[in-house]
Order: sequence, then structure tokens, then C-alpha cells
Amino acid sequence: MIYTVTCNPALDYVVALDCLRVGALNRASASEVQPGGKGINVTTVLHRLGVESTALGFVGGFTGRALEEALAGQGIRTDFIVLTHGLTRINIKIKAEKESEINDSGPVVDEGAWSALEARLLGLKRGDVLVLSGSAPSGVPSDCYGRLLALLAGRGVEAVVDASGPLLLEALRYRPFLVKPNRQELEELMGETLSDEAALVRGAYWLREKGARSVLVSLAGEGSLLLDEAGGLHRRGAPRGTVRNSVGAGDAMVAGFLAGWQRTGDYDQAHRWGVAAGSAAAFSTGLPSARDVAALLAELP
Ligand SMILES: Nc1ncnc2c1ncn2[C@@H]1O[C@H](COP(=O)(O)OP(=O)(O)OP(=O)(O)O)[C@@H](O)[C@H]1O
Ligand SMILES: O=P(O)(O)OC[C@@]1(O)O[C@H](CO)[C@@H](O)[C@@H]1O
Repeated sequence: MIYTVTCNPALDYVVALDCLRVGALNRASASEVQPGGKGINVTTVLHRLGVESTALGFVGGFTGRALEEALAGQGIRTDFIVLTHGLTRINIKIKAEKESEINDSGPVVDEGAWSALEARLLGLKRGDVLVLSGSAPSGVPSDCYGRLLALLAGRGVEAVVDASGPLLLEALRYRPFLVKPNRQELEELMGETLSDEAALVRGAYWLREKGARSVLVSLAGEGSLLLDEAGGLHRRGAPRGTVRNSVGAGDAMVAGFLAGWQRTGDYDQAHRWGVAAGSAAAFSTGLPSARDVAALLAELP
């Protein structure tokens, strides 16, 4: 079973405008509320691809209930810890000439809630996969992903980490199966601009030396680079299409990779599935359907 952890889920309020005018009244041409948070997006896309997973994390207040209801309505399995104080955040995604985002900080997760998450994770079994994605909420230390992996060390649980800065760095010593930084996250970690292909490859090797078993560097419209466990490099461009909403493309890529890996056990094929799902997300208004992913898979070598 695949479990995703979203410590700081969200309702994504996606607003379309012809043009965003800062300091003026803007009227939306369309809007939509979608369940959000990186791990939740991974679980949603896995579900659509026919791979069952359970979304774990923390929810609170009326927004938390709305999130749970929206996921249950799609038949998505969740096992959230309900916070006694605070509201699940609402993140604003503005689609105008450019995409802009405002992500709230989210509710405080207290020690009791954190211990409840740890207790849930201790129920994971050998062969289970744990996906740790997204930012840490207030009240939780920046090495929290490392701590969760320390708890599971030696239990045969495979980890996937999609996070930035110390959240990712502190998880590396537990030898995660896969990490998925985007270009900016890799640049921040390395403290330099990675302007060409050779520099990106160097960045992937750097993460591998620090403990990641495989590294998938996502490069938005430029596709992605995979450094696999055996040191094999795989480079794939992104298919062409009309970008409608690139929020969640990275999460769809992680889900696609895991679905491809479950089906084939082959890094190159898993990478192909990852690119197809990531790009299908970028070309959809929300997260992609299985049909969207299949259409792009058919185009990829
Ligand atoms: N403009 C685009 N055109 C085609 N494919 C895209 C585009 N943007 C993203 N993708 C696909 O999605 C994958 C992941 O995208 P990206 O690198 O933007 O991830 P990310 O920064 O983690 O995204 P997010 O945080 O919004 O979920 C890319 O490797 C690519 O396959
Ligand atoms: O604030 P975080 O946790 O870094 O990112 C949260 C978020 O932007 O990530 C998802 C897209 O990847 C959205 O559904 C959600 O709003």
C-alpha cells in the first residue's frame, strides 16, 4: 500500500482572471475549489490511475471537513488526524496572464497531533511506500520528515520525498527510494544557479551522494532528468501542449512515476509514466484523468 503524508493540506481556490491588476478590484471570470496539498494530489492521481493509496495528514475546522468530503466524494481513501484548533488553509491560485499563488501558513500542529501521526505510521508494513510531500506546518520542526523516516528505519518501508530545503536534506540520510526536486529547489539546496544540463546532472549526483537512492529533477516545460539507483541517467523532454494549470504537475509526476514503477519495476518506464502524468496535469485545469495520462503516454517513446 502507498501512504501519502500531507502535513499541511489545503483547499486550492483557483481563480481565473483576464488580467491581474494589483491595487485594484479584480473580478474573476471563473473559479473553482479543489482539494489540495502535495501528498493529497499524489493520492488523487494514483487513485485515478488505479493504484490505491491512503492520504494521511492533519485537517481542521470547516475547511478540513470540506476537504475530507470532497475526497470521499471521489472515492479517495483518507485517514486524517483532526486538529482540535485551527482551520485547514485555503491557498489561492490565480490564473491570469501568468500563474500566481498565495499559500497560507496553515494551522499549528501540536505535539499530541504529531504523536498521533507517528502512531499511524508505526502501522506501516514491509513493502509499503511512504510519500512525504510539501511544506511543514507551524509547530513542526524543519527536520520532521527525517524524524518520521528515523521512526520507520529498518522496517522495510520505501520513502519518496518531495520537499525543499532542510525538510529534504534531513530526510536524505534515511536513503529514500526517490526524491523529486524541481530546478529551483535543487538550486536552493546547492546554493548556485544550475544553468546547463551538466550542472543539473551534478546536482542529481550531489543528492545521491547525500543519500537519495534515485533522483528525479523536474524541469517544468523542459521535462525531467532521472538518476537511477544504479547510476543510470535518463533524460526526457516534456510533450508539447497548451498549459492550463501547472499547479500539481510535480505531484502528478510523482504519482505517475510510482504507478509506472508498480506496473513495470523499470526506472525508464516509471520515468515515462511520470512525465506523462506531470504534463497531463499541466495541460488540464485540475489534476489529470487516467485518459489524459494514457493519451500522453502513447506519444512518448
Ligand atoms: N509547461 C509544461 N509543459 C509540458 N509539461 C510540463 C509543463 N510544466 C510541467 N510539466 C510536466 O510536469 C512535470 C513536473 O513539473 P514541474 O517541474 O513544474 O514540477 P513542480 O515544480 O514540482 O510543480 P508543482 O510544485 O506545481 O506541483 C515536468 O517534468 C513536466 O513533465
Ligand atoms: O505550501 P506547500 O505545502 O509547499 O504547497 C502546497 C500546494 O501549493 O502544493 C500543491 C501543488 O503542488 C497545491 O495543491 C497546494 O496548494
